Amino acid sequence: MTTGQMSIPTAPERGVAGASAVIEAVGLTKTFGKNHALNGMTLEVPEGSIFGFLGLNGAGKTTFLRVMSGLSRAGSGSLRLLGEDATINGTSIRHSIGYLPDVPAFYEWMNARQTLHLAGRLFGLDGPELDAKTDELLEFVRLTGIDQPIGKYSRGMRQRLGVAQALINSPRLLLLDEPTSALDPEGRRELLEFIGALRGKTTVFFSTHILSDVERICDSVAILDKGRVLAQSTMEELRSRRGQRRILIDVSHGAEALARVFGEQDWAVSVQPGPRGEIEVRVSDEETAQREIPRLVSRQGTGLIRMENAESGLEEVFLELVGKRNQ
Ligand SMILES: Nc1ncnc2c1ncn2[C@@H]1O[C@H](COP(=O)(O)OP(=O)(O)OP(=O)(O)O)[C@@H](O)[C@H]1O
Repeated sequence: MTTGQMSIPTAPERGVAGASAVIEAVGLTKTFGKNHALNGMTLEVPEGSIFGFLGLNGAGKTTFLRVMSGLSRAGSGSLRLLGEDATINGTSIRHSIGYLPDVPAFYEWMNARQTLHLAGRLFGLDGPELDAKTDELLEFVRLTGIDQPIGKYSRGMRQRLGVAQALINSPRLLLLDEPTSALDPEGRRELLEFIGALRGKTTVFFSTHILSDVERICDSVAILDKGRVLAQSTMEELRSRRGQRRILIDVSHGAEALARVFGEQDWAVSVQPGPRGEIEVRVSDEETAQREIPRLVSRQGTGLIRMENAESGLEEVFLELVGKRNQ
């Protein structure tokens, strides 16, 4: 093991065991002038998952969702959606995809029912079939019986209607662009509940910069930074990583050399020396590490100033991966 090594497998290493992939992007690029919005992005999303696409503002999330929805074209690389080449069979594939843009636009004077009817007709639905689908979706997002025009809706109601509209064609893959970011905590909780209720019915791919949303409902997550996927992992893998303990150590001097010694120990998963003599060690066996660390510090002839335990969450993993730690 090397100092500062990450243990989350990256997308190309990982593959998807047991489930077919509904999104397979390889080396995808998209540039705006000199700006590489997608910079060789590679990602594989297993069917049936609720997949969180996590990235800071400007990471390239909307660009990727627009490319998948057919609103924008990638410069190079390949994109397969639902097992088919999206550049060749784009139109037919997109009949099986639902998409909610980051700022959904509606005819403000229409009500929810009229909006869903209009959307349904665009997918060839009509008559009793369309009525039944509309009723089902209004019920699902709790907008049944609300006849006021959309112009009078709260943000939460608009997002719920947006989700319903994106589901009108019973998509196999639902793409949601930052569906919760403009909502208050209650609206967010409610919308996440609807998204969570789709588990097992359709694959949901949603972008967000809100870590707790991902922790709350996702099965898998990819972390995007500057148009590249830095890491992809199931939440199970992340949780087991969170189960790993971090030990924070401050020493009087010689932190670099000590970090190398820690890095050679069996119980050290990763070692991260900081600029001010602090060392963060992620450990697999906390008891042994706690016993061994003071011994190794003293063997190096260094003074131990502080040694404390901390638990690592998705936030640490995320910050570590996008290199924001200590900024
Ligand atoms: N139409 C465009 N013209 C020029 N630059 C663009 C355009 N669309 C996106 N970009 C740039 O591409 C990069 C990625 O933008 P994108 O909107 O995909 O990021 P994002 O992760 O969705 O961010 P946010 O969370 O702020 O929506 C940014 O630097 C953005 O300024």
